[in-house]
Amino acid sequence: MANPVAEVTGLTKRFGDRTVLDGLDLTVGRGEFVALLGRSGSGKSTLLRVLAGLDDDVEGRADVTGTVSVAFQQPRLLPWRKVWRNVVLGLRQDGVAKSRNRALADKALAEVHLAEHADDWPLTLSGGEAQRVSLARALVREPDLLLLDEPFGALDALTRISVHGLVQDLWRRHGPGVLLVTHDVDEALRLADRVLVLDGGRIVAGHRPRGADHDDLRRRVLADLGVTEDAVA
Ligand SMILES: Nc1ncnc2c1ncn2[C@@H]1O[C@H](COP(=O)(O)OP(=O)(O)OP(=O)(O)O)[C@@H](O)[C@H]1O
Repeated sequence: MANPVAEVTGLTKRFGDRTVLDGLDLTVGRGEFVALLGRSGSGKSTLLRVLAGLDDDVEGRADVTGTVSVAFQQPRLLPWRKVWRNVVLGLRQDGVAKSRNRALADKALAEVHLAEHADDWPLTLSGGEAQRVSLARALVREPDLLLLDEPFGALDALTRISVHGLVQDLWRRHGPGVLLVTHDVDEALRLADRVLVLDGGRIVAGHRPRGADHDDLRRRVLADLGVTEDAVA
């Protein structure tokens, strides 16, 4: 692939005797939206942690070009810092001058439609609002690669749909490569250019949902995951 933002080759991760990632290969292109599905315990979060630079005790390669941001399932906001100060937490390590923090935070919060909450305390926010702050915190760094670890998992169905729309909009405008870990097949098919299935420590299937028949692809992805539709219905 030309110009990848993440290139993983032969990545192996062991916890003691247990091999969680087993010679995994994966590429995320610049501006590409990739969703990663896999059963519980298949190693999705482990892969994200390696790509985020949080775990380098691995064999093989996981190369990322440029800045990486991560948003987790829980927003992980610091309750003793106002919303806007949470947004700029990562900027110090990027060498951004402190004097620019407030303006950058305000711009990022406006993008997630939370401009008026900049001076609020995190504990006064709803779950969906807190998740949007965590997205603003990821985007304010203008990442080349955005890692999303089930960031919509804890949201109610309606909020989830509106945050989906927001993420797609932000992705189109900012164009980072995205790697989204999710358990939700429909979410993956709706959002991603490419849907990958992780099993046995490797990527075992890949699909391109754009323009494809959703129901047919859904069946195939569920089969890749070893699930029959009867079990889901
Ligand atoms: N620090 C650790 N020490 C030991 N084992 C670990 C550690 N972190 C993860 N594991 C194990 O590695 C395996 C993969 O975990 P991981 O969290 O990557 O899975 P996952 O696919 O993200 O799961 P889920 O969908 O349930 O979140 C699991 O069996 C887990 O118990």
